[in-house]
Amino acid sequence: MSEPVVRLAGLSRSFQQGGVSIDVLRGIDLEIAPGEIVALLGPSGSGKSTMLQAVGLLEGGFGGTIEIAGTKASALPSDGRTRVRREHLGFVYQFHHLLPDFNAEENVILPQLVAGKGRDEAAERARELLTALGLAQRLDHRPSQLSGGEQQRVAVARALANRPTLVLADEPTGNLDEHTADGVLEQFLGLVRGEGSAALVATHNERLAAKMDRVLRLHEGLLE
Ligand SMILES: Nc1ncnc2c1ncn2[C@@H]1O[C@H](COP(=O)(O)OP(=O)(O)OP(=O)(O)O)[C@@H](O)[C@H]1O
Repeated sequence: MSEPVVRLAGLSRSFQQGGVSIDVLRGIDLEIAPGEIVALLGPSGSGKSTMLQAVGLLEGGFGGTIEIAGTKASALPSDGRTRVRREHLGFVYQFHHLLPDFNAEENVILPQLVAGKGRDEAAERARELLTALGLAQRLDHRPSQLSGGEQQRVAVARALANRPTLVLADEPTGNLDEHTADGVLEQFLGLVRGEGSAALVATHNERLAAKMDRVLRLHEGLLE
């Protein structure tokens, strides 16, 4: 079998609150296979975002080991983690975090330029993704000129622009009404599958989770 895109061993995280230590993650073991789409379910406060932050190499303070695409990222200094993040990971958040002064196409081009791609190639890739997401007529719209569902679609295109090995999505449709959320999630999953990326998607929503390849449940700091 090919190497997992994520391998967690004994992942733990505690926070100090008012002199009390709260153990949010208590030794999580997990492997995600290439191309696998995994839902991370759990009630509010169960630690889903904390777990995505660990896998996304966005913060320190975690115990255990985090491997991304065969690299033991948790053992790397900050610049090494940044490199792994840029090479392998894409992010979608509940709120789109698009750059307000740039249009849809430019928002998808920019991370590719940061990754060293040429402008023409990056623009072609941006148009390909935005067209696949039904936004061919919205390329030159700024985020404020787009609906919530359209903003999230641009955020999906941005996350996939550099062909990540793994997409991390934290409540990617949590800010949308049910009908729009369903549409955006279907497109997101279709595109991720088509691209062959793996995904780890945190959600409260059982119905959306059921559309994914595997469902993990976070309960009292462990996966059920
Ligand atoms: N920086 C922090 N300092 C202190 N406590 C924190 C910090 N970040 C998270 N926590 C605590 O860790 C627990 C898990 O939070 P987390 O945001 O990971 O949960 P979640 O499952 O993503 O919740 P939600 O679905 O509401 O986003 C919460 O009790 C939260 O208060």
